[in-house]
Amino acid sequence: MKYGIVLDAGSSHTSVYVYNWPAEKENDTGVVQQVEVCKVDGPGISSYSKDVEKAGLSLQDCMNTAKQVIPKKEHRDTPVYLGATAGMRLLSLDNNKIADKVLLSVEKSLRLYPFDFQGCRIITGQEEGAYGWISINYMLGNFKQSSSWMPFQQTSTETSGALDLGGASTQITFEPTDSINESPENFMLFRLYGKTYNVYTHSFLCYGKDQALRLRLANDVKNAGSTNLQNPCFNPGYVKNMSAVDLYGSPCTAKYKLFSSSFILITGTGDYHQCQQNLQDMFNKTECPYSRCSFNRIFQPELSGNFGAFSAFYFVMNFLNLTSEKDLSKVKETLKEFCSESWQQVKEKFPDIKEKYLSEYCFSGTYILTLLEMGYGFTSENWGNINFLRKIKGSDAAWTLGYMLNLTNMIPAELPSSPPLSHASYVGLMVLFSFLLASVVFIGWLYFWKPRCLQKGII
Ligand SMILES: O=P(O)(O)OP(=O)(O)OP(=O)(O)OC[C@H]1O[C@@H](n2cnc3c(O)ncnc32)[C@H](O)[C@@H]1O
Repeated sequence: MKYGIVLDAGSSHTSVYVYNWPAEKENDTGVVQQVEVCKVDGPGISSYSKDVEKAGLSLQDCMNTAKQVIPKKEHRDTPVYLGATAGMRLLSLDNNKIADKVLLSVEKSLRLYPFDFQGCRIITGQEEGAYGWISINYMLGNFKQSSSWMPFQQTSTETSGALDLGGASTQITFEPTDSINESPENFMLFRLYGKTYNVYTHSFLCYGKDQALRLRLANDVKNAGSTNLQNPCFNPGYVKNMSAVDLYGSPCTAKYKLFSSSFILITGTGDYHQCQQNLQDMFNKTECPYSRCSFNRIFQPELSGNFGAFSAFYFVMNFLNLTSEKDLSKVKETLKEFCSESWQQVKEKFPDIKEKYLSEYCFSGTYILTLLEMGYGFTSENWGNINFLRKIKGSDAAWTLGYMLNLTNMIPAELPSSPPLSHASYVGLMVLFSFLLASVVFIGWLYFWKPRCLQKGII
């Protein structure tokens, strides 16, 4: 077995994924399996900007877990990759030098392990989208290995789109059916197993669920001209004092800071319709420099095919028991009901759920619906094409697998040159031909030689 480690350094936390695969089948589809995922306790590495040494130290426990999971003799040949996503993208926008220091601290720590360290970097939003798409289609077995010597074998399998909602960014990636490409920066061309894929992808920075909430609240404070907010996206009775540092301490919201007040008081009113109306303002649909757009002047081709929706799309819809609800109006009814429940009731019903998540499910669920409907243009007709999923065949749906497959060259551009026959068919044919040859020789012997002997015997 071969092993690989990928660290997903997200905005809210870091996850360490350990994958393995049989060495001799490296280029086959679907052979890579996730054997371990360890969530690092504490926030994402971007939160250590004031104490950069701690960013590296925070990974210790999970890296030790990886050391235990992977057999010792494989350690030296196991590559380790770290990809940082939107949290670090925001930090580098804010202060590039600090972002570099955080990455250096992480690199220093990772080099202490007996693995083959391959680098730490901030991946682009486009890469995050594209690797998520590769991951889920690889796991679903959609990159069919077809062989040209079998003309009747199906060569094209439809791919699934990928919807990823993080804390700080969100990605949409799919293979459009129409070939309209008005915005080349939104397209990536892949040649995988002998087939070309022209994939549309876009990553919206600040539209992950944590940053979107800050963006909404910062706008609300600005519009209300007050730091005392009545908010329909929180359950009635919910009250929170949010620090201004937390609200405005990101490049997504910094420009909205108006007041010198150090706290913002939020009081929930729990009204799904008002919440949705409020969130709609975040999606600018009025200006579009292309023939069609999602929002904020971003090109998006017509939606096509099925979509796998993972990360926070799954966490939130799973909590609301809506992952298999194909009727959009029922989804809305459930959300409406949940938002109107009093905070006291919600807390009593779900005593084991982290208060931070619980208090935000009304906002998060409504945000997901608004993003999918208003933002990307899903409707009640194609809502059923979205599959909210966490794992596929035992592996987490995440961009990490696609990243590793790409960096280890495990998805060949062309089909591996396979012999036209499998080993078993080859042996079978050899046996058959040997038998035929023996029969011909035997018949020849009977015809040319034995009859004469027999004739002699008769005389
Ligand atoms: O790509 P970026 O934006 O950096 O995102 P991330 O790496 O932080 O994104 P994750 O997929 O780890 O998490 C997505 C969000 O889901 C949140 N989350 C994780 N588990 C959750 C749960 O059980 N219920 C609700 N939210 C959850 C988490 O705090 C993030 O805001």
